[in-house]
Amino acid sequence: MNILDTIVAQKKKELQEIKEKVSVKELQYYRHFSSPVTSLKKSLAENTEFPIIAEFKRKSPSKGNIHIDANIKDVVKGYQLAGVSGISVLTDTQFFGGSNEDLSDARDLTSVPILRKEFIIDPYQVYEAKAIGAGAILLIAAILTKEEARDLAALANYLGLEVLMEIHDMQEVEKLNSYVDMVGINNRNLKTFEVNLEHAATLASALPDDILPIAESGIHSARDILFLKEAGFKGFLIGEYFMKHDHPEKACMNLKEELIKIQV
Ligand SMILES: O=P(O)(O)OC[C@@H](O)[C@@H](O)c1c[nH]c2ccccc12
Repeated sequence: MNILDTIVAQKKKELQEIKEKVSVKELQYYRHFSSPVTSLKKSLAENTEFPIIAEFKRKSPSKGNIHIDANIKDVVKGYQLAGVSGISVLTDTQFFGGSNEDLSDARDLTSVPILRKEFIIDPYQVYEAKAIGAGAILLIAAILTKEEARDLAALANYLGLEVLMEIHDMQEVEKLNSYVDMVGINNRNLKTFEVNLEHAATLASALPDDILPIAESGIHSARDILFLKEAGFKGFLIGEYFMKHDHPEKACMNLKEELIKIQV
């Protein structure tokens, strides 16, 4: 079993338990369920200066502990101040050290669009995303069939959530569907953890024109961003590079300054 299989097996267990505790009907009474969401896609398209989705991630299977005691409120406030287009919050607990409360806390503090970073395999998790305050969800093509991907994306759109579909190779391009708003190319192979920025650059030209392309993972400098921008990417998802600092929000601010400097 690779790590994705292990995570999905764990998700199935968690889903069984949580569905018995909280019904989909109950999720619809959560206070965030009916609060308005701002568009991540629009925010990325309009913010050409810093089209960054900054991630909040305490640990990961590939890196171990990154910033295990990080405080979501401080980091989110700082990311907002740095002018990011979106914030990605890992809600998985066992493998990434996150929680649904992290996302709700973030939502209470900011109106910057929030992406729920989760291994979504069941409609329940889409309702849950809405209930905890997300504006967009991640769908990982590698763990979904074409039909599952379409049904989950359609449900997300119906609930007013945007969809970022993550793909890693050419074959997965065919899992895209008309409900997908943004496509993320993951530079990290989730099965082997290998990271390669050239990977995204090569795939970029094969993407449909009407879906906003985002480069994910392994971005560590303003130069990396420029390289990927030249390859056609319009958004950049950055986690570890920020989170490994004592003050992730400062690292974010510094990257912005560096980016502005090298572009003039
Ligand atoms: O920390 P990095 O290398 O900057 O990567 C961020 C993000 O792309 C990564 O966390 C990620 C991309 N796809 C995922 C799917 C699940 C969990 C995590 C991820």
